[in-house]
Amino acid sequence: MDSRTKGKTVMEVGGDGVAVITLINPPVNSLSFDVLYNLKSNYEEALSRNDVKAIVITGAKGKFSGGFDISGFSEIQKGTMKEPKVGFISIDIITDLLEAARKPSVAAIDGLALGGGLELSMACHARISTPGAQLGLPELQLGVIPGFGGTQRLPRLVGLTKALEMILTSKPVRAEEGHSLGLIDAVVPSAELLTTARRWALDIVERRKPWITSLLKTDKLPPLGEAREILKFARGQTRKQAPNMKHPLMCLDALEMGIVSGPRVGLEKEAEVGSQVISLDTTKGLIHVFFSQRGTVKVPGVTDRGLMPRKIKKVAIIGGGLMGSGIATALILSNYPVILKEVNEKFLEAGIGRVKANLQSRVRKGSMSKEKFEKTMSLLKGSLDYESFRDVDMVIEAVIENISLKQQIFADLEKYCPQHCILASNTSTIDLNKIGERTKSQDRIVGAHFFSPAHVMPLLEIVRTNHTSAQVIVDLLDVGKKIKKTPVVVGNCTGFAVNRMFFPYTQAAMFLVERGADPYLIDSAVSKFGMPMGPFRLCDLVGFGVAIATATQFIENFPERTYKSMIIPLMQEDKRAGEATRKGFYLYDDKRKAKPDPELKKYIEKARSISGANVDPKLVKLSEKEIIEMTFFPVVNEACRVFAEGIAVKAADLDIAAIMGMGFPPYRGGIMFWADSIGSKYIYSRLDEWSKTYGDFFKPCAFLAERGSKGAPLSAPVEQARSRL
Ligand SMILES: CCCCC[C@H](O)CC(=O)SCCNC(=O)CCNC(=O)[C@H](O)C(C)(C)COP(=O)(O)OP(=O)(O)OC[C@H]1O[C@@H](n2cnc3c(N)ncnc32)[C@H](O)[C@@H]1OP(=O)(O)O
Ligand SMILES: NC(=O)c1ccc[n+]([C@@H]2O[C@H](COP(=O)([O-])OP(=O)(O)OC[C@H]3O[C@@H](n4cnc5c(N)ncnc54)[C@H](O)[C@@H]3O)[C@@H](O)[C@H]2O)c1
Repeated sequence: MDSRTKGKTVMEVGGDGVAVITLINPPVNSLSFDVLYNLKSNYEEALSRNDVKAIVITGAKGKFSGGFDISGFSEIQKGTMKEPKVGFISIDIITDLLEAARKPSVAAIDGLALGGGLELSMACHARISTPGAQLGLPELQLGVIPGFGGTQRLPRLVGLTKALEMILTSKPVRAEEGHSLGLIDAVVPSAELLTTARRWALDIVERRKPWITSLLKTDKLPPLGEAREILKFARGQTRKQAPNMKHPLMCLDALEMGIVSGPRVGLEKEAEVGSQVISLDTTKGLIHVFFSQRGTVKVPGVTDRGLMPRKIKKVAIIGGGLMGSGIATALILSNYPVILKEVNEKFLEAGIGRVKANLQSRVRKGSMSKEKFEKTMSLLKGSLDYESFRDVDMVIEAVIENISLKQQIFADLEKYCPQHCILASNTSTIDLNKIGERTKSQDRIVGAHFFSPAHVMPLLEIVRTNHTSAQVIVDLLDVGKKIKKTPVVVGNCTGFAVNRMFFPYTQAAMFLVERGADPYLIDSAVSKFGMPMGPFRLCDLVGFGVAIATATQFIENFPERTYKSMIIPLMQEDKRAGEATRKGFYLYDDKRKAKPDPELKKYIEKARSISGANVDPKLVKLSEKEIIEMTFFPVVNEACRVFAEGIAVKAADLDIAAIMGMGFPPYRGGIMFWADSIGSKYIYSRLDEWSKTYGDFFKPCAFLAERGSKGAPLSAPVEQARSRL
């Protein structure tokens, strides 16, 4: 393969008159322009050759295709690649050359056919698949739309409602379901795939099998009036679920056009809209997230050393509280045998009960069978001492946030666990060097910071000290992958990356409220921005105990920039400690529905009198844009410090940490990506102005000042010399 080209196709013509075209572009046979142009040449040749009667398209090495080469979108966005004429691929090649050819095509699908891959197969006249293959149109997840005819062919093959479900949720179906839906014509074992596809193609030539042109099918489409109603409902749901995104509605426009005005017009609309969406900011954000998420497991100096992950056969967890039980759940769900240690029988029973409840909720929802529940639970064993720790490969400590307790536990672990055992702590704030102070095992001490609820939240912060060995990080990255978490490797400091970045967010909100801003308007503006909830609702959810414990760590470690508000401690004194007590910034009913509480004013006024803050008329009347800037620019400021100190190796890691740890909206690309979309100069100037008026809490850090003064991107790499990792 030419080093400048990305992928290729090869064509082999058999004695049976079938030309087999294989897509080759590892690792997922994505459809780069090179692959697509090669495919076009192969087709032109196959159609002109007298010895070719039919064509089979397949993918190399057990994968049909993962869709259009996503890096092509980034290149079009950056202007380093020119987009072909609108409709050239979907209409000229896929429809007019391939689907309308006078020789039939059959797709032989192994492993996966996603996005453009499935669309290419839908233009074939039949599809044969191996069992379990994934079939889907996940384009909306990337901010684009199915652009190779998927908006037109999928509804015609599986019906409008199912097509909408598949496109709007981006969720694939398995080959077996695809077969029952009419998307797949036959499911056969891998060894029989090509022979079946070849025979099928010849059967179409001989008219023993039907020659089906998906684009012209109408039998699965509902009558026009009904279709319009279904689409109207889908639009309503989409507006509600994705209010800040345009591309799903634009996708529905293309789909509707095809139903109302016919598939050719639909294809033209799809091509037009498909080209427009590439330059949307939300699309740029989502594509950045796709690559950044896959980039978190590439850690310079660690994953480039040829180290292989060791097999973790058994894990012990110390503490069966909220976090320990969630971590145990995540591990047994991925088939790791787990020992859960607690202080006494009662707590142990409660911990095991929490794991059971986590799994039972899956059984109730129908996503886990009773047998699987029993089998999964059988992987969990309780313990009250360390005797059973003698053959564990990893321990995760998840006891209360108390330094001396954790130090004692780590000293004990050194005595009982085998030499190779990884010693991990789930601490959210405490310095790992301090935790391991009483051991000689610094090289195997690491942070495994899960987020609550640990069996649900997708992020795993892997915290390394200067002593943690590369092997231990490689091992933990592997465990993270196996338990389906996105791991981000960060350095050791108070709050690590996520809590440290997001602490100023709550603080800024408290600051504004003490100066007269309405907390409920702040929450509403932040939710509209795309966060799952605002800072006050979040404090209620986390609970004031945790909020105060975290604040204490920040006050101790970063006193110069920590805003000390008394609102939460005052409420805590009155036994209103958040959602668990049914009272916090909001009042909660039996169904956990939150409503504003007029009494909150009393606490705000009292806190104001303690801090000596005055109501500031400017802050009382903040616009939504100003609220977002005043709550999130301090987050950007702290993210800059975290990056400059080398706590994160790449800015993109902070983007993923913010999205997966705090629910920062993915379509904004993550905290640093979003900041760069606004511009460092502007963010710096706003923070600088506020710091002069309101004090050091807003003071831009040196890194932001330096980049802001030049208008340089915040996410550009930090010089290695300054990186701590
Ligand atoms: C004018 C253009 C119109 C285009 C129209 C068309 O309709 C648009 C599309 O087709 S958009 C693409 C749709 N496809 C997808 O969204 C699939 C994305 N990929 C995945 O979901 C997964 O990667 C997977 C299920 C295919 C495989 O998952 P797995 O966990 O096994 O592996 P990774 O996710 O880690 O991926 C391995 C490496 O492959 C790279 N990769 C995957 N898909 C693509 C792709 N479509 N294009 C380019 N690269 C892709 C991924 O980045 C990983 O690369 P590394 O360098 O990190 O190894
Ligand atoms: N709660 C969160 O949202 C959250 C999120 C991330 C990390 N963390 C961190 O996770 C850790 C645990 O937090 P949590 O919320 O699960 O606390 P928790 O109070 O719910 O649970 C702690 C458990 O540890 C047990 N325990 C105490 N000493 C023990 C010992 N010597 N041996 C065995 N068990 C012992 C306690 O009995 C209790 O059940 C803390 O370090 C916390 O900072 C918490």
